[in-house]
Amino acid sequence: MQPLLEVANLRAGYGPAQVLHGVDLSVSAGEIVSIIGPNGCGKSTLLKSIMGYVPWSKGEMRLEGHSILGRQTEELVGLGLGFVPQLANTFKGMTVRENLELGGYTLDRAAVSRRIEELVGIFPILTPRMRQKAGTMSGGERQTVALASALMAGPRLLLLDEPSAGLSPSATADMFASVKELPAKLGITVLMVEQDVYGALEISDRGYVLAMGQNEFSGSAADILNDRRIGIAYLGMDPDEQEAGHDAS
Ligand SMILES: Nc1ncnc2c1ncn2[C@@H]1O[C@H](COP(=O)(O)OP(=O)(O)OP(=O)(O)O)[C@@H](O)[C@H]1O
Repeated sequence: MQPLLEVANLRAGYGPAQVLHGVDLSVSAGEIVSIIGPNGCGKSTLLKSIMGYVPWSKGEMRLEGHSILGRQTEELVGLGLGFVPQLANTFKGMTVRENLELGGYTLDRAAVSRRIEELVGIFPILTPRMRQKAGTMSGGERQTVALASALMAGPRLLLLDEPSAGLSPSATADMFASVKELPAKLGITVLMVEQDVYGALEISDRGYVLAMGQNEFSGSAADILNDRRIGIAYLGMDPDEQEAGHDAS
């Protein structure tokens, strides 16, 4: 089946500082796919390149088989891409409802109300807070508002840059639980960059490991979690402990 998003041999970066040196990636409709890798390897740059924020120098990017490389961000949003940047900011002086309404500014009033109803089903913490100003909420609650606002426009493919950044462990668990529901409940495909590798892979179908702007490994989430070499290099696995486990078996 044709992937929803396909990235091939993408080279991109910031002027002379090239960050991505030929990255390949594909995401099928209904999947949750995680991108993991060490700090500075280009994970955020990859999402920003897909969203049209970072200049590319070579490669191809296709949405349902149609080239989208070089399209403006607004055009990409129109084609169904949504993006929640790392530590996404909400409009702090506005209430939760106003933030959501702004996210759905292209919708009519009835559609806005319907969409908000759907979203509070997925993010229940928003229900009692509709009239609360975003600026008075905790980081985790604000992150949820940012995510829900991005969903108001009904993207087909949502790009999430570290949705757990700055969140407490319990807020992180809530966030991942909500993200996990997006494909089944709203028909939204998710491509996510995460530092919380285990949390992300637990809700993901597949993952990509990047290293120094290149593909290092890709496979099912289970394959990545079970790969000893990846575990030691990128997931903080203790090589000695692993060896001991093998010896005992
Ligand atoms: N606006 C920018 N201008 C120049 N260089 C940048 C810019 N943004 C990021 N970089 C550089 O690009 C490289 C990759 O950064 P990026 O944010 O994509 O990495 P990352 O894998 O998401 O890292 P982290 O996990 O720490 O968030 C880094 O060396 C970074 O310093």
